[in-house]
Amino acid sequence: MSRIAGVLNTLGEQGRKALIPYITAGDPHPDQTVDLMHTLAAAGADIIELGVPFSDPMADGPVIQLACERALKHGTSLRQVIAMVKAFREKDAHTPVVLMGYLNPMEAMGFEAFADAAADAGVDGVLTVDLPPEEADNVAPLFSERQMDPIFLLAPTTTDQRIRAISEHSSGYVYYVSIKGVTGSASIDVEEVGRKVANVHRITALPVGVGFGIRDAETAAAVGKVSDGVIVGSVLVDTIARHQSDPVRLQQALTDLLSPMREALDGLAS
Ligand SMILES: O=P(O)(O)OC[C@@H](O)[C@@H](O)c1c[nH]c2ccccc12
Repeated sequence: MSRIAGVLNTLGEQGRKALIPYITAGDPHPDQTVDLMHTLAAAGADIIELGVPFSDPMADGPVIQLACERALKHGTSLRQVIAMVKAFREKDAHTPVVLMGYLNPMEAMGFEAFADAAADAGVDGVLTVDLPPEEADNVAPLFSERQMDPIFLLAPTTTDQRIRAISEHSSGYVYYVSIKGVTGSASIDVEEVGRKVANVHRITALPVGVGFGIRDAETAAAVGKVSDGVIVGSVLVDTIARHQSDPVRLQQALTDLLSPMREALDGLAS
């Protein structure tokens, strides 16, 4: 069983929901990413989604676009991101790490070389934003063969047939995108998300994580109630931007955001 499946299984047995924070690797500076990952884990992250910075992040709103710019300004490369995971693993053998990225940098490195290096570093899952499931046949097995879970996005507009096809290429969990739009968008319709996730649950036995538009503990709990976990990105990345000159305050600010989410999610279990 993969580290991701192990964590999600245990949570499931406990009736608990996964908290999956996202940060962009190399933001605000490559030297800080490993520490920030440890901060996220200490604040209650079950899985960490680590973004590979990219110059043209089509699915991202302004907050994460700027994070990519900050990371790229300091020269953060895919190889460096993989090295960050390796460094993180030296002190944390438990918390799964999902690399989130656009295809271009992986393709430039070579999918096979990327898969080798990522697996060697201790990456547990790979979320390829712009890999159409039709083309997943060529790429997803490279990850699966190395015990990394291929993770794909389901949108509100994804048809049942496509949900089925995508799920067949997936392991670990599937990522339901709560809204039509980019990361960091405003309010989500929790009732609608609940209906959609219930439908996904009918089609696949995989856990369903929900992301996009979750900014506070109340929303995290409401979405957690109708899913298996929540992914939280822009509100954290925004906090990183605001405290980029003060690493100590930054760690505290991230903890202050995540801890109430952890508590609210765990409050659902009792
Ligand atoms: O930022 P939000 O609205 O909290 O959503 C999570 C999201 O940031 C993270 O999962 C993510 C960052 N970039 C992405 C690109 C596509 C899909 C997902 C992502």
